[in-house]
This record gives sequence, structure tokens and C-alpha cells, in this order.
Amino acid sequence: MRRSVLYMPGANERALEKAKTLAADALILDLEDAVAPDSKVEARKRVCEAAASGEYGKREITIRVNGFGTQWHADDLRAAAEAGPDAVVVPKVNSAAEVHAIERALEAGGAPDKTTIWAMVETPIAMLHAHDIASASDRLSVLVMGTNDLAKELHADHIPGRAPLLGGLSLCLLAARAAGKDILDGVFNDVKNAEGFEAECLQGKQFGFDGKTLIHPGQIDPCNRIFAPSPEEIEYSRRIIEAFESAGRGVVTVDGRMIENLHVESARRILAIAEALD
Ligand SMILES: CC(C)(COP(=O)(O)OP(=O)(O)OC[C@H]1O[C@@H](n2cnc3c(N)ncnc32)[C@H](O)[C@@H]1OP(=O)(O)O)[C@@H](O)C(=O)NCCC(=O)NCCSC(=O)C[C@H](O)C(=O)O
Ligand SMILES: [Mg+2]
Repeated sequence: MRRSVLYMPGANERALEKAKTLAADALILDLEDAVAPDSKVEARKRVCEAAASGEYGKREITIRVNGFGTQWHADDLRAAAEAGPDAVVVPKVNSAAEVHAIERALEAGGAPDKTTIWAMVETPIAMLHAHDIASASDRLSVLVMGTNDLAKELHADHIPGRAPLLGGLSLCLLAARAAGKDILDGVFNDVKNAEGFEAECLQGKQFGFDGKTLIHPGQIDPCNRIFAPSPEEIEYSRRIIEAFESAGRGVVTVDGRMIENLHVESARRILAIAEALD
């Protein structure tokens, strides 16, 4: 499950420690935006030690390296490959060729097979290349929306409902699903605005995102709740499966709504998620 995926500044030892007790499904130990240039090298060492420590239980552990064209990129990738996290998160991926370069760097650095690539899509060109990126490699398992960078590049405002970003979000979702990959929604910056956060989680869930990236521990519980099947969804899923199976024909109605096999498949997916979370 990747409902809640928390970024943690790689230079913040207290946060790295605290994360061992948090209910996030996955952690992104960050070397990019949350780490000042002077602290990059020290943070790299700290984050790689944390990733290799095995002290984070069943949480997925990922390392976000600095991007292409930065002075830290190659050394970050080399160190991350050696640490062997569940995934390496690469910011501002713009093409399939960049995915291939990451793949080669991980292989050259001796990364274990379990270390996959999470590609961040956060520029206008990445929106337009989203399917090329998502399908470039079997090692790429997840697309991650970078909505702060995307809004910056678009000269867009951050507004409730995210109208300026919907085109990009949709393109990336289409790309991820067409390539059979997971996709995570971007972060919500206003950490004290619980109502706005829940509305954005719900929007992401309704769009079809697998989960959301987070910046604060207070965002984990509402995110886990919203991205899990609700009791109503579970109950409805059970009823439509039962109605369909007992009718023994191609189409039935439940609560006045048409139910075909494709709805039953969706209901089975929801029940499988609920069971996995139980
Ligand atoms: C946003 C914050 C700077 C807020 O910090 P602060 O006001 O200090 O938070 P609190 O005092 O409420 O913190 C309470 C305790 O929780 C711990 N904490 C806070 N954040 C985290 C975290 N992310 N992971 C783990 N633990 C965390 C504090 O240490 C406090 O602990 P304690 O003292 O024991 O009570 C801050 O939350 C923060 O730095 N968040 C992460 C920022 C970050 O990682 N940014 C980069 C990723 S987002 C991004 O880049 C998106 C993308 O690229 C895009 O383009 O959109
Ligand atoms: Mg970004």
C-alpha cells in the first residue's frame, strides 16, 4: 500500500528518528529541496545509513536524490545504490533517456534488484512525455507528482480545487495506468489547514491516485483514512458482487444502478485493498 508517503528532510536527525514510529506507508528520505547545499554531503551519509539500517519496519524506504545537472546527482545515485533502499526517487525526470540513465547508474552502483525507480514528474515537458517516462523501464514502479515545481513552471497559482494543475494530473494518471505503474499525488503545503488537506486527499483519491505525498506527520492519519476503502465502499462492493453472482447474468441493478462485470472487478479490487489493510 502506498496511501501515505512522507517526505523527511535528510539533514534532520530528529525527523529521521521520529519516522520509525509514524504510520506512513512509505518514507522519502530527502536529499533535494529540503536540504541546504552546505548540508548535502552530510545528509547523504545520514540518509543512506538510515535506509540501510533496517529500523523502519514494514514502511517502504526511499531516498530522493538531487536532480540531473546538479553537482550531487551522480554521488547521490552511487551512494543510494549501495544503501539499497526500496526505491530511489529522482526529481524532475523529463524523458525516457533520463530513466535509462538512472537505470544504468543503479546497475553500475550495484543496487539490489528490489531497488526500483520512482520518477518525479514536475515540469511541463514531463507532462507531455509522461507515458514515455512511465513505460521506459521495468525498474520504474511509481510516478510521483511534483505539484510545487509544476505550478512554478506553469506560473500557476495554488488554489483550492487545483484547476491549473488538473491537465497535468490527468496526463500523468493516464500515463501511469497505461504503463501499469502506481502514481502518487503531490504535497499540500498548508500544514495547518486540515480541512483543505482532506479535500485535496479526497480529490486525489477520486481521480484514481494510489496515495499522496506528505510533508508533516499530522497529515498521515487523514491521508490513510481517505485513501483506504470506506466502510460504505466495502459494504456496497460486497453487495454488488453478491447480487451479480446470484443473478447469474451479464447485467443487474443494485440500488437502481446498472452493474456489469467491470463493476464487479472494481468491487473485487476494493475488497482486496481492504483485506490487505486489515
Ligand atoms: C513543514 C515543516 C517545515 C513544518 O515544521 P515544524 O513547524 O517544525 O513542524 P512541527 O513543529 O509541527 O513538527 C512536529 C514534530 O513533527 C516532526 N516533523 C515535522 N515534519 C516532519 C517530517 N516531514 N517527517 C518527520 N517528522 C517531522 C518535528 O520534528 C516535530 O517532532 P518533535 O520535535 O519530536 O515533536 C516540516 O514539517 C518539514 O520540514 N516537512 C518536510 C519538508 C520537506 O521535506 N520538503 C521537501 C519535500 S516536498 C517537495 O519537494 C515536493 C515536490 O518536489 C514538488 O515540487 O511539489
Ligand atoms: Mg519538486
